[in-house]
Amino acid sequence: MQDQTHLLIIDDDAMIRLLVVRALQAVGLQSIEAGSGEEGLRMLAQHGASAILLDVVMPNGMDGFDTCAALRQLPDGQHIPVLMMTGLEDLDSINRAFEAGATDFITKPVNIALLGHRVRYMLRASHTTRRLLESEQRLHHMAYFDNLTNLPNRQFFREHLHIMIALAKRQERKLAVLFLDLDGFKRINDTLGHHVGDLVLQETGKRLQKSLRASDLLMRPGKDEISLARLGGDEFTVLLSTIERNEDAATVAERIRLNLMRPFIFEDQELYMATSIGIAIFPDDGTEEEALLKNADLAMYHAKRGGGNRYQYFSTNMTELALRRLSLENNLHRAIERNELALHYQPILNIKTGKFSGVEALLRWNSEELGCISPAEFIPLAEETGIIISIGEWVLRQACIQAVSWLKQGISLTHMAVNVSSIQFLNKGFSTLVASILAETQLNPQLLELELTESTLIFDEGAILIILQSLNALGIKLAIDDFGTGYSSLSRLKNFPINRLKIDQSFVRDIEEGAENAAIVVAIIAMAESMKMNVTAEGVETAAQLNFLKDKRCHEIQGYLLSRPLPATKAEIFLKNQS
Ligand SMILES: Nc1nc2c(ncn2[C@@H]2O[C@H](COP(=O)(O)O[C@H]3[C@@H](O)[C@H](n4cnc5c(=O)[nH]c(N)nc54)O[C@@H]3COP(=O)(O)O)[C@@H](O)[C@H]2O)c(=O)[nH]1
Repeated sequence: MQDQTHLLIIDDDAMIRLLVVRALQAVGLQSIEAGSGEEGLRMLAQHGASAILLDVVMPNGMDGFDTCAALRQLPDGQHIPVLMMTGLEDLDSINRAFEAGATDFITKPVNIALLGHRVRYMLRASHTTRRLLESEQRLHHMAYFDNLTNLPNRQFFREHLHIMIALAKRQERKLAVLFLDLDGFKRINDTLGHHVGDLVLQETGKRLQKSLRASDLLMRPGKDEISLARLGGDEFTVLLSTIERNEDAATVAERIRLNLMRPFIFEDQELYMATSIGIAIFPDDGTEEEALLKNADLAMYHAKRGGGNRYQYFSTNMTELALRRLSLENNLHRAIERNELALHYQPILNIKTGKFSGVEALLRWNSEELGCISPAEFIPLAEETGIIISIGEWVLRQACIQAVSWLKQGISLTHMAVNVSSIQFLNKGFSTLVASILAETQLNPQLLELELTESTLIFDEGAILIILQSLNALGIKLAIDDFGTGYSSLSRLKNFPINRLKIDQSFVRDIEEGAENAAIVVAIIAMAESMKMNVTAEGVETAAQLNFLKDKRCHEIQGYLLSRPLPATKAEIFLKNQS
């Protein structure tokens, strides 16, 4: 139905219609006419109307009350002003007119001279009301919907969850909250820009809607049973309000996970996404919306820490782990200023020369409050919180200072290897920072080797190559750490200025056990040779492993068999003694 400027007059008396048409014309208003309620409804559907003048008593068919009630049911019929013309002056008829949805009424015989002005006034009032209504709807949309995806927002979700929990309590039913977070989304934003990030979020919203439509099969159908929201950033939530069993939530989570794994194609670029999903169930994991959301979020965090691209149910021990994490985070922020960080150095043996000429710097944290914390625990936390940027800078500076000090003491060092987190590597200005630390410490760049993990290199090839080339231009060396555990393709590696592959200790550990791991190690050594790269085996713990690696002409060896990572003073003695 279109919103028209003309009025619709519905009256079975042709003479009255004529009089009304004239009266309206006199004040500049056009109108169309219908002789019955039924005809009026048809004309309204066809031509629309800005207002309706409706007779009440029409004996041959629908009367004015029924017509008014029927037009209020039409899609756009709710807001059209309806002026009822009635000869019935009793209170009951007036009440019935308003109950049927009339805006105003006048009694017959109609005062023709005043009618035009009355209608004009009604139109003005209705226009004002409509504009108020529209701006109220706009405000409501802004307050409850997300602009980018047009999905309900956090506020909407929380209020809806509150209502659905109350309902579930009354009906003694279960419900599930799924908390989703895209894996590696920040990297997409950082490397491909916010425009691509926005497209990913919009497409994610659409795929989630599709995944949930498909899961109607699982639910008893009904409009309130599944709802979806974008909480902000790359976080989405799903509410399944009628699950029968806890496992039903996993079925939906798995469907979502698979759907989001299909490639995203934007502007000729193929992107692969993954998502981590946390699940909290009412009433088992919380009986209030805050608790359910928090616990689903915690479960999501665990799914992410477990490697991502998976779903995870909430369990109570997660709360203790979250408290530990909070305490670690608070302490980690002040670890540098409190002087709690130190570097240990693990000597690396060059098989050809038989000398320990390289070392790998490994970070240690001895917290005054929490004791010694393993880097395997605090490095991921430092990465998530961004603290790794300042810690990484500290590590790099300390390692360079130490290398210069040892060189001055006559220790022949071929390389000082330093681990670089992907967050640090992708942080703007990383190569400038490296250059300034080299200048400040006066370390020969050829002696610095940065160790990057394969996962750092899987993102936008162009952007990664630019950073690698600028580091390479400084004269420093680049190594791939934990090689064999990631997904970097050989064709990619060929394009990167990489000097060394470090075989992950998991392959070395199992050399003796399985022919498969031995074959992988041999293949990596051969590959490194053909690509003119050095190769170091990590985690060597037994003489058999050492002999195998020597036999296969691995260039360098590192592991507990030769030396554990040592504090600087001990590493110094170790290196001096063998020189
Ligand atoms: N971004 C940064 N990451 C860092 C830094 N310092 C350490 N790390 C990373 O933390 C992870 C754990 O490190 P750590 O506990 O120090 O373990 C290293 C070695 O101590 C250990 N290792 C060495 N030899 C052996 C062995 O024979 N057996 C055995 N079981 N373990 C051994 O392996 C770890 C070697 O790490 P890497 O060579 O880097 O893979 C680890 O991922 C570190 O990278 C830092 O300053 N920045």
